[in-house]
Amino acid sequence: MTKLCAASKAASITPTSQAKLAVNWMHTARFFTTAAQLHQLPAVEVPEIAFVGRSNAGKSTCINTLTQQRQLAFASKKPGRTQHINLFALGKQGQMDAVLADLPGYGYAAVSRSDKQRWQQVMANYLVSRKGLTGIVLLCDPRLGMTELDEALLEVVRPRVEEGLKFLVLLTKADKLTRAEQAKALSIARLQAGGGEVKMFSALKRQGVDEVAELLWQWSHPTGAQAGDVPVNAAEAQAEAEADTDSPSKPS
Ligand SMILES: Nc1nc2c(ncn2[C@@H]2O[C@H](COP(=O)(O)OP(=O)(O)OP(=O)(O)O)[C@@H](O)[C@H]2O)c(=O)[nH]1
Ligand SMILES: [Mg+2]
Repeated sequence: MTKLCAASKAASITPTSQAKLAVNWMHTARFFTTAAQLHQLPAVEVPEIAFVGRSNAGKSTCINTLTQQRQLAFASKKPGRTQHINLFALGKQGQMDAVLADLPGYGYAAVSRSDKQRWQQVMANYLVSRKGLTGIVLLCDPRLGMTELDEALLEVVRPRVEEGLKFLVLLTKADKLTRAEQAKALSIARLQAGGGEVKMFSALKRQGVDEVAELLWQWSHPTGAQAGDVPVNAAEAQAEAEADTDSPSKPS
């Protein structure tokens, strides 16, 4: 197909909302690296967003839902499934413009005291000193509410939040609550989060997916989207690929 044809095909695609752009951006996620200790993590030059919360809160499932990938992060009925810090890269192929970090959960009763302490130390070090950390998503099961451990985490990150670190509390498994229960859980968590942003989320019902994707996109692109950064749909991706094929730098 000629460049002209590809361009006219792309031009016929209507402009899409930032939410769509963000959802497609999320879909570019792929495994980047894993580490048991903070010092084993590579330094990254792009914004990093960490998913934290109690064991079984739904962190790994949330990452899989946001990225529309069934098994990118390991999710399990059994608490304590995630035991390493797992990083996932976002951005067009060959480029990385942000990283998602899936962290092991805390508060899992069956873990030995020494393992708990070791992990709390790794976690605190990560939250306090990880360079490039741009945002934190704290996931809570609203049936348990924000627990002492969640509040301890809030305390650890408060100084960084005051310096501009983004922070979102996500109440997961919303499908388990009625509308009235959701409204109540939201208002309680908003009080506990001290004015921080709080949203409901359900992986099962895909509730909150677009909203969260858009927020994470904004956190990672504070100066706004670059037009054409991420193809917004399959047709556009196709048009772009065809235009690339015609580019003079590529062999014909
Ligand atoms: N009903 C419902 N179940 C969910 C939802 N999100 C997660 N779950 C379930 O909750 C359980 C725990 O999910 P994970 O994503 O593994 O939780 P995690 O926070 O990563 O847990 P750790 O890795 O142990 O820290 C699994 O059985 C999931 O299927 C949701 O939105 N709705
Ligand atoms: Mg997990």
